[in-house]
Amino acid sequence: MSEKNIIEINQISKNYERKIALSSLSFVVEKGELIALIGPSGAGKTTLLNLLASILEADSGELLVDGKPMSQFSDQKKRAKKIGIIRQQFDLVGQLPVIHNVLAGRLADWGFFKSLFNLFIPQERQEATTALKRVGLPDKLYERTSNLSGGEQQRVALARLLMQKPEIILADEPVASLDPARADDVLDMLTKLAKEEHQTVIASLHSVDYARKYFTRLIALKNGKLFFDLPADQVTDKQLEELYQLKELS
Ligand SMILES: Nc1ncnc2c1ncn2[C@@H]1O[C@H](COP(=O)(O)OP(=O)(O)OP(=O)(O)O)[C@@H](O)[C@H]1O
Repeated sequence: MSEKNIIEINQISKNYERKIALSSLSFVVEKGELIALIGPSGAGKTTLLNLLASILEADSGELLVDGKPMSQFSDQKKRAKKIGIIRQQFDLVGQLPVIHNVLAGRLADWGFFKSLFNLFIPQERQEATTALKRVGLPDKLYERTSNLSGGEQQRVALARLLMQKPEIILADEPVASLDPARADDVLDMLTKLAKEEHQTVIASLHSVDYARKYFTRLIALKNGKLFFDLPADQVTDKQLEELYQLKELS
């Protein structure tokens, strides 16, 4: 495996009872790539992200991170430094102030209760404040998180990722619940921050326009199989039409 490859997927398959979700999927990801996973509903995007996040296990095939099987990252602290997840539901604790949710990025370092309730380490508080400034929420530190708009909450989730500093960011439909202006804003910020921190991003997206605008490589899945895997600027409208059409071309 090349030094640059941070993820290697070899012939991965995953079935749910009798349903094939992923079938013999293979590709490699280089460090620092910004990848959008696209494809019609049910194509297997979430399944793939859940395999990468160790939420699911593959039925067969090999998944390597830094050349090692995922089972080698069983230590929570090591895994949190390697892989961070951002979801549509944000996974924030609504009734707590914003800063507590940002500090939860240190969950693996501190343990759950300490990271949610401890604000007594000035250096960490300073870092959380800086993270909130970077995502454009400098004055919301002590606001109740549930009072924030959807777009602002997604920014809090980004600030939490800045605290966690994972090498790989997995995002499952990160902007599905946001209006177009907020979605643009969040994707712009996510990809900008990832570039600054030299992070690798794999995000599933329903919008091909966003995928092309913010990501460098598009991996298209259809019926659990790789449909195409191309640099974003080489994907044609015809390929996209075929990807999303309901029936295969004869
Ligand atoms: N827990 C489950 N039990 C049974 N089948 C499942 C389960 N989760 C997913 N599937 C099926 O596996 C296939 C792949 O689903 P997956 O959620 O990975 O697709 P997706 O590309 O993320 O879809 P969407 O864009 O709609 O979120 C689908 O046919 C889905 O119905």
